[in-house]
Amino acid sequence: MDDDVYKLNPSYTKTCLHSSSSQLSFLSSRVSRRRNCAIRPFHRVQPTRISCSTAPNQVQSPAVQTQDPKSKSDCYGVFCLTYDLKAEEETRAWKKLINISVSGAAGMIANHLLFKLASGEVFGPDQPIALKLLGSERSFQALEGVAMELEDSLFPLLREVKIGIDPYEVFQDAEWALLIGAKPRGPGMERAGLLDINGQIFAEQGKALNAVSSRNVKVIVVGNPCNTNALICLKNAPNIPPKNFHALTRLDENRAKCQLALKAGVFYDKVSNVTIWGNHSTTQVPDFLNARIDGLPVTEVIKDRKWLEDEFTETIQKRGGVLIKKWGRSSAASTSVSIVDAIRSLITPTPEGDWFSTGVYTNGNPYGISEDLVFSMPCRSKGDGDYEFVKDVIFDDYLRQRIAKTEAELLAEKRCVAHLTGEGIAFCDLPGDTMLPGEM
Ligand SMILES: NC(=O)c1ccc[n+]([C@@H]2O[C@H](COP(=O)([O-])OP(=O)(O)OC[C@H]3O[C@@H](n4cnc5c(N)ncnc54)[C@H](O)[C@@H]3O)[C@@H](O)[C@H]2O)c1
Repeated sequence: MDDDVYKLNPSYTKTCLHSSSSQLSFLSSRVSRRRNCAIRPFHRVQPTRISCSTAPNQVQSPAVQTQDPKSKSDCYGVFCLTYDLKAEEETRAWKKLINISVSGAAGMIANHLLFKLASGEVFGPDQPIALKLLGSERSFQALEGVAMELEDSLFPLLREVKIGIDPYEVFQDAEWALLIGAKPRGPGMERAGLLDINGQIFAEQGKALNAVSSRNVKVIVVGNPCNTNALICLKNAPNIPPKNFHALTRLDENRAKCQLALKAGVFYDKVSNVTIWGNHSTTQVPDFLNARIDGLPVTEVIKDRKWLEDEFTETIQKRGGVLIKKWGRSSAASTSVSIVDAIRSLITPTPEGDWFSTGVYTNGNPYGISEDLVFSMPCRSKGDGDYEFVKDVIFDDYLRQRIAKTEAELLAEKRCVAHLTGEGIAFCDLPGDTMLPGEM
């Protein structure tokens, strides 16, 4: 049998669906580790809720009710039921179910993202998925609300939903971990305080990924400050290749493409090769030197260098803050779109000659950027989930100076979280203007 494709065969029998099973995952190797439970015929199964724990044939009470937060990571509601194959599906080839864990799943960004994932927009119309949703103790009720909305959406590709507040349970076998949940900076909180409070979340989640996720899990850190959170996470997950960790800077890239298109008077599909260098903060560097419009260098199309250096750069750096002022909340829909873009950039081959930006581990980078940071850089992918650095980029003094500034900021952030990366005692000497794009 093909490794990636499982052909459902009606002659199989299946175990009941308690924890994370579906007919698809039943066929995967994970099933052998599941608890004993009643054997059911494989197809035409009546949707009866079966418990697999101590009393195999007991019918459980309805699942759509507030769960005891102590047993937080069981399958949710309708997703605990057997999936009843239709006749035409029995011989159909399906891809193997993939496990996607999402933290901050009751938050605003996730509220857009989860429905894109479940619809097939991200991984394709023939890719069944399992969603494992991590919330905080406070957001658990809201998390149940999210799961109820997923139930009510009747997505054919969504085969499992689990909700929970323990990352060791929710990250089990994760092949993608989308780490969105983080605490916002409270009134009067220093940036060092934010780094510490969120860093602790990402240290714990790194440990959990290290313990229970797939060894090849791809991690995209969205929660801010996302570069340093990603660094903390990877340092706490020594069994997972550091290369697998990303900090989301794709929203900044998308914003830069839009502003360049606007200035040049072209639609944004004409803009390519845009790099965001460095930190997802107001020191980030949207690179107009290497960017192209309709295949031409941006500097040949937009001849106003002062606009590029000052207005364009600052617009991208502060776009998040301006949006908060207008909206009264931070960008959620466009962030979720950019997470989709970031995933799709890793699972589809990068178009010839183009590249994308992502915050990744700097070791081995060809640009002379300090090692051991998570820094946004230009990358290409063959579509296998991996990426490589782009080699043919050019630098001038302006770009070098700007990159040095954002690099200095990330080095300072790293010193400030040394207690969370296993590198000794933290020392915070953060530069003054290190606001996140979403902060005012
Ligand atoms: N990288 C980017 O481009 C980018 C863009 C926009 C927002 N962000 C960041 O994304 C994060 C989330 O934004 P949002 O608008 O969805 O916020 P939100 O406040 O709507 O949602 C965050 C959710 O995370 C939960 N949470 C808190 N701590 C958690 C933990 N330890 N484990 C699991 N869940 C936890 C909260 O209960 C809340 O439900 C913020 O840090 C924001 O600054 C990043």
